[in-house]
Amino acid sequence: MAQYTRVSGVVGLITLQNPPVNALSAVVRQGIVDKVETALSDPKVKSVVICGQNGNFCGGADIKEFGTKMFGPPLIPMIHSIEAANKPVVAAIEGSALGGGLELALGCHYRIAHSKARLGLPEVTLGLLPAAGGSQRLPRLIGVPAALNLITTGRHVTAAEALQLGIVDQVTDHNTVDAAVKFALSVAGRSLDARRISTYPCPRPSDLDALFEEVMQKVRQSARGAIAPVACVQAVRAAATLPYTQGMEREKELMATLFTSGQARAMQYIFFAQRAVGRWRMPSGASWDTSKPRPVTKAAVIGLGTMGRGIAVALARAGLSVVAVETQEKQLLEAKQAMSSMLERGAKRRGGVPALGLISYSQSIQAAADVDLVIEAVFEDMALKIEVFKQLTAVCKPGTLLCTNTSGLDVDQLASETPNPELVVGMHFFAPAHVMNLLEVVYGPRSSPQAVATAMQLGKKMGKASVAVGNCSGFVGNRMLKLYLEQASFLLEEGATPELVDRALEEFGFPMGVFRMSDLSGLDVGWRVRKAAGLAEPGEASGPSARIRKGYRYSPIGDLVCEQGRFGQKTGRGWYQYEKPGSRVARSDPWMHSFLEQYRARHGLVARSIDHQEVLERCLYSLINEGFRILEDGIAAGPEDIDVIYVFGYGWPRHRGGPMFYASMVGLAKVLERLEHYHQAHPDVPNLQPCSLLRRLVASGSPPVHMWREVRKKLHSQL
Ligand SMILES: CC/C=C\C=C\CC(=O)SCCNC(=O)CCNC(=O)[C@H](O)C(C)(C)COP(=O)(O)OP(=O)(O)OC[C@H]1O[C@@H](n2cnc3c(N)ncnc32)[C@H](O)[C@@H]1OP(=O)(O)O
Repeated sequence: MAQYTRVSGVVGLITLQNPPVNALSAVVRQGIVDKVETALSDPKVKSVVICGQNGNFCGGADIKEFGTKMFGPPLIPMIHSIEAANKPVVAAIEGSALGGGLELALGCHYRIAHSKARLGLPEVTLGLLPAAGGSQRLPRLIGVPAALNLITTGRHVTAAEALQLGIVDQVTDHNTVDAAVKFALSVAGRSLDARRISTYPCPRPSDLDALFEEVMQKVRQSARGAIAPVACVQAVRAAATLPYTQGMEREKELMATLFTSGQARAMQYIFFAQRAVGRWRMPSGASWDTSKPRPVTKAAVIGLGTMGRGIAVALARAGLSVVAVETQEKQLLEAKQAMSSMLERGAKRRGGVPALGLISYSQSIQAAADVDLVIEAVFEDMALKIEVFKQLTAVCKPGTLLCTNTSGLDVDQLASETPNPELVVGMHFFAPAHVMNLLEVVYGPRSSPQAVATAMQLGKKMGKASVAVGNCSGFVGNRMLKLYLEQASFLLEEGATPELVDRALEEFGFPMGVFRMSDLSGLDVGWRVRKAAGLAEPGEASGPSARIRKGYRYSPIGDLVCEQGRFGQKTGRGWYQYEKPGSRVARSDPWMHSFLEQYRARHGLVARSIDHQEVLERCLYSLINEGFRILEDGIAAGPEDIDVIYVFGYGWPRHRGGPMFYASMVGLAKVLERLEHYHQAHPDVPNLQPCSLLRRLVASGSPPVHMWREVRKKLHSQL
């Protein structure tokens, strides 16, 4: 709703009230329409201020209403009537003015913002465009290039940047509503002819066609198949080339296409999934709302390899005091230099001061004596980690949380080696840890809810999508990835090339296909794990048993490539070739093609033609099938957890909503049928056998994603 009062006798003050972000629900829109009418018809009122309750202007249209029947007054005429008013209307912007919230403010005649306010048109991140006039007013106000940047990226700007761009008229450090009322008093009675943005001509850069061509090309490239960014460019082009009314028509047309698209549904699902994962629940019943996190002001990171450095930088950026421990002197010096430049580069990019003073460096684990939480990031070796945890237990103050950044070792085994296993959780960061926005918080059967709550809160403080998951080999992300990688190798055996597989996955929307990605991460990492698991065997054995391990199909291709010293980008050779070690541009490698031919010949394999559809179905459906197994096992509490992990950590295209949501869009029956088909064709690949939860869901009529937890519960109660 919206509240109305009169202040200073002559200013009508309209306050949006819809906690927590004052989203423009039907009731709020109706409230605005009514209160604007009241203010305009009151002869005593000379000007109007619109603000939001609780220091928050407006988070935009109510996303929960999308996809439901529309009630209440529509946004566009509501904003038009404000702009057409014959009394000045001032927006008092505190907190955020986003999407429809900023569009409402652009319909006002003046905008005053608090210095801490954030403004933006993030519709593109929800698969939409600013369709309440935002795509037509913003370019008229700030020019085409700046508007294109804001609308196609959806980025939020600070009040200072908004002032510089000309989006707001004034910025205040004081009470924004008071400042807006004062301003409203000062402009009462002034002509509004020059204040209605829809009447402005859109400034047209001389090289308009070239500009749009260049932007469109860039947007298409980075959109990876998402349609909203392209529609945003088309809408801004309409603003630049058409009169306002026709531009609004074009905006409406483009929005109609987006609004009903599967992509918008997927992206809105991810918006809510990202928030839902914060409401975690452990199988014991402990949950976010009953578990209080401990305060963490000082943390230690043990081991300053690539991961440890990134983690320490992420902690310092979040404002924590960090003790960075590395026992090797040379490594410590290198780390110090690298971390300082990471902090400096970050501060330069984001503005602000690098948090160099928050990090202290030491060669001794004793330095962790007074910290609240430790994250160990030493080499992936259980014996070494156990030793580090032993030393930490002796050194740290009682109650210090001990977290491990292992990506594959058993968190529970590590916990069992400490006297207080309840204080141990996994904090699985993704490389580079100061850049990647995902954290898997891994709890074992003995981890206390408080330890989980603390790690989850710390992840959020570092700006990471943090997902609580159970302990199993590979946790959620890597457990699923294993099957995706496995299928990719099998496809090479059967006739595909790395280029073909990667092209199919990149056209689907991944930033990099599986082989380019592996070259980037380093092929030796997986090889070491396979050797430790007794899978990778040296030498080029031939015959049927060379491709079988523990009774099942196994592809040694990756091991053989590593045996050639081809570890990916870092060695200049991997699945592709690179100009020199460390170069990033992957080029087709004739060596690889003849290696694959020889490999097939040695194993009596006949190459067949493989199309993109088969690549996608085998790689993605096997990964999805494992996702269902993870749900069945209770390692992830719901499909949202898996989808957030994949979108934020594994480059799954956001406009496809994550693997589990994607499965629901494809149709569970189809996924099941294709898995059955491939399992029949490859009976020696047990992972292609559809799991029982998937079968059960199909038998229950393929309910939508939000109902899967119920089906799982029923399945469990019957087991
Ligand atoms: C013809 C025209 C038709 C349509 C036009 C559409 C234009 C639009 O306006 S689309 C919406 C654009 N707005 C956004 O994208 C903003 C989304 N929200 C945010 O970015 C953030 O929530 C925030 C406003 C910056 C606040 O962040 P924070 O303080 O971290 O809180 P959160 O945890 O994110 O959110 C709290 C709570 O509010 C819910 N919520 C947030 N925004 C909306 C919204 N626009 N509609 C509905 N609900 C919203 C969010 O889901 C959280 O709910 P929980 O139940 O607590 O999870």
